Amino acid sequence: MDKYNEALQNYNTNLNDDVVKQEVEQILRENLSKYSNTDVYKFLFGCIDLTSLNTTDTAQHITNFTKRVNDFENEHPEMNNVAAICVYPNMAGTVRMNLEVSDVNIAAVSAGFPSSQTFTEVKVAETALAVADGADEIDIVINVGNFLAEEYEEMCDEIEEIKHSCRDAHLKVILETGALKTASNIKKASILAIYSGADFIKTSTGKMEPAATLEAAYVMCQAIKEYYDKTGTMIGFKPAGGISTTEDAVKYYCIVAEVLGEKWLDKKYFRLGASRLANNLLSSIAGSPVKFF
Ligand SMILES: O=C[C@H](O)COP(=O)(O)O
Repeated sequence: MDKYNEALQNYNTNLNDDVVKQEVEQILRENLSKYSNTDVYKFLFGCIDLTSLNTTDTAQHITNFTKRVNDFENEHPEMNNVAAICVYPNMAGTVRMNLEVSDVNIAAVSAGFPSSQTFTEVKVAETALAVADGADEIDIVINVGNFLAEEYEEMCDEIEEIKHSCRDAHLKVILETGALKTASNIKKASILAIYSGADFIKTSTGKMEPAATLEAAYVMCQAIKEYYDKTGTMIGFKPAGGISTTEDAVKYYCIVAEVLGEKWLDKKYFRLGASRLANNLLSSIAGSPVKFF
């Protein structure tokens, strides 16, 4: 048996989707109200990977996008900035050239994002180029086809190769949970991604429906927790895709807080990947509509 199948044997991957749904409902029912406040909204804003992943993106657009992040510090000195700017890999250099604030990272999607359907050599080279251009973080998608065909070794070996080309950049591995469909699959893919070298596991690309769900988040957080209990290593969690309202963001916070606990409530271990959330959080904080980005 290869090391990945061996790792799977050590985790409970036999999950019931209805039970997961009920457990999520219970967590939200019992805890959500205590997290719906301005302190949490501010924290969540500081965990955003502010995303621009459009077919129409240009260097000029990404330059302007980056300048707004620079401006944020001057205009809102009372708040933490977003955690990172997330762009296509060919735009990492543009962000690097224009970013003037030190505590905002550059994240690049890579490795044939969002389908992951290209040659491993291309994935490795794309990642190395993005890192050379200044990416601090790399977001890749698992080979979903390999996963669903139970070709775990192929899927995991490829992630390990890509991890190697990240050098010091952090690797976020996207499961594309909407394509995996069941809680059992999501748990298995989480464990496999973690054992292949993921620093973070991320729900979705934002390029397919369904995108992030609270059930997927719950299962992924359980996988992270079980891995931590066995090894003492903290893996980060990034829900992403379709998260646009303050209410949604707080629900993900609630799942992380209740399943993983306070240690994960830090941008080092918790991110929200979002292209439309930032202004809505700022509006909730201000108590009136804000359009900053
Ligand atoms: O990685 C981040 C996602 O692509 C963002 O998805 P979204 O545009 O639905 O917020």
